[in-house]
Amino acid sequence: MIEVEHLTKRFGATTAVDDLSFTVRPGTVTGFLGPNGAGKSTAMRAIAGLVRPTSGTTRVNGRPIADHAAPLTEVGTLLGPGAVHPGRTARAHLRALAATHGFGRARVDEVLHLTGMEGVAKRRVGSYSMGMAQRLGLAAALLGDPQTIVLDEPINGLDPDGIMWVRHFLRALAAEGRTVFLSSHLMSEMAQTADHLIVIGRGRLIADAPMQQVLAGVGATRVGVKTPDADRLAAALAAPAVTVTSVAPGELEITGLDAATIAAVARDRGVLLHELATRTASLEEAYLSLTDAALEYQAVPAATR
Ligand SMILES: Nc1ncnc2c1ncn2[C@@H]1O[C@H](COP(=O)(O)OP(=O)(O)OP(=O)(O)O)[C@@H](O)[C@H]1O
Repeated sequence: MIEVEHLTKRFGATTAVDDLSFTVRPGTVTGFLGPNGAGKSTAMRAIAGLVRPTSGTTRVNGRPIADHAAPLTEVGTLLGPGAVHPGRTARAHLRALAATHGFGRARVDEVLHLTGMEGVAKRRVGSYSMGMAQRLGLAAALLGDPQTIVLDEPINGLDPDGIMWVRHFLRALAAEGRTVFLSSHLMSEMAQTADHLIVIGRGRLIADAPMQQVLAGVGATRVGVKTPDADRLAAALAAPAVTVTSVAPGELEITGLDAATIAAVARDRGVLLHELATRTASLEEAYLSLTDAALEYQAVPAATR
């Protein structure tokens, strides 16, 4: 469990996080979404105890991180590329980390197994691909068998296989009852990974809701219709709470009515339908309509998406 209450962090004149409050619950994967510079990393670093809040508090598993006797057994973090000696092997790196924090060697082998790294554990970290380096970061985050996991952009730079692996891995950790909190710019990925979303913009909370609710809340669901009788159907559907837009000849997009109602009206009027499809908004659309931050989002360099 992660609790953030009225967290504010200023760096000189820059307010990175602005009176932010939210709770991340166990047993779910919670996505942390926001454009570059929105304050995600700063908030995550505050949760991990690496950034001192200007005001407000953060708690992990019920207490400020500094009050935990063994923080690594409470929260595992992946906050940007860790400082790993490139000449060391993954196993040596993890053993050093384990020794510093009083974890046994057996746990190192366990996390190497969990992250599918046994085959490369004896290779020098400097030769690792991005995907392997991310797995090593996850292995390090899991060393203390923490109940709570905080990951900043864990899928950045991964290939599709790597992304899928991380997605399944995080979902499995949540299924074990752990609290999993990850940030990402990759919204379509987030839509497939997270159960719950926390969206911030310019350091402030914009949305805190289940993924389904975020998606459903974006403009009403639209229904696309293809029919040779578009004008007649449009006239028959007209009502105060209904919008019918002609998107192409013979093609309508309707909000305010569900597909079953439209089909019934069409049947009653003898209108032939060639296609009837319900279209839910994508997370990108949801995000843009939530943040009203199209410009901010477009300003994100393609390479980091
Ligand atoms: N150590 C720091 N010193 C000064 N300003 C900082 C520092 N860390 C972050 N900032 C500023 O705080 C704001 C929020 O940055 P932060 O990295 O938390 O955002 P983010 O949402 O994680 O963005 P990104 O996805 O680009 O990492 C930005 O304007 C950033 O420039």
